[in-house]
Amino acid sequence: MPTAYLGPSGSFTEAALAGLQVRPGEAVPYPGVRQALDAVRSGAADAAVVPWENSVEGAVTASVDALAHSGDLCITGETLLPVQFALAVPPGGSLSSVHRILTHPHAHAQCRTWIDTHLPHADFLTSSSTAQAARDVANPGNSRVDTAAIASPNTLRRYGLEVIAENIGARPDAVTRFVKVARPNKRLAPPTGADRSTMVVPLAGRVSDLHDVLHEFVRTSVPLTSVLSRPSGTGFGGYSFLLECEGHIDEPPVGSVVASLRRRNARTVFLGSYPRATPTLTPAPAPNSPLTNSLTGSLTPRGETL
Ligand SMILES: O=C(O)C(=O)Cc1ccccc1
Repeated sequence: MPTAYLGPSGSFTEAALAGLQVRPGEAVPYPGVRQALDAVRSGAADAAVVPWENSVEGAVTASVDALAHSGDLCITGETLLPVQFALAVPPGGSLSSVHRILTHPHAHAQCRTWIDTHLPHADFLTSSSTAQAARDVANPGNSRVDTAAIASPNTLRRYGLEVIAENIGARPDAVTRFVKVARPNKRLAPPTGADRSTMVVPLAGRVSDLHDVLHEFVRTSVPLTSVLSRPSGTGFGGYSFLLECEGHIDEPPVGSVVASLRRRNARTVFLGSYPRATPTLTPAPAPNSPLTNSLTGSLTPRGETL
């Protein structure tokens, strides 16, 4: 069964597949995060790999929102990928000819300082991924020398574009975390001793609510690794908190936190326990080449609505 990923080929998400033990022959590109997740929901794919969080720009909210509220999918693994950005134009273009930039919003945000300095008047057009931006700028049908794409330098060259600026991201050490998502499975992969757990807790807006939730982690000494609030979309004041912590639900401290959060609010969603990825210093490789960053184990945790 294939694994869906945010494509097209050449995306950073494709480069992250090897770190999640997905072989190139098993991977199928989808035009968006939602489409990749829907492929898992419908059974067209066994799993999906989507960008989740970046060390410079924070959460990829499109992925978080598409996953957090449904409760019908779970996270089974994660990997970290160093990302570097370059700017490229169709052959014949130059920096002075660029008036429009296409890329993914997360790539744009990480290159904002460089863009403000070198192309302060360029318009930004959103692409569904960095590789889609490269493909659109290279497409002979709409290729204009006044339009540039931001993606990995290898991807830009692979699509036939001329790289005119490299390392344009704000941080050379930027890292993106990607997650692998699957349908819930009754058998949860056992704890490895270095796991992460992800859950979503709806809060009604009382001042004490967030305090009480955070107190659960203090009470059990479970280290929180991230806290993200997202509006529930039902008027002001309603929020869901995406909480990530160290540990595994089958270990007493995390199991006890999740059980208490569930008692507090039955709509708490447990999204999975899976091995934590360890950072490496290897830059993003060329598309389709083997990666060196890795994650142990092949996993089938259950995701359950608590
Ligand atoms: O995978 C891609 O190519 C994306 O566009 C998502 C993304 C954007 C920026 C950093 C990492 C992943």
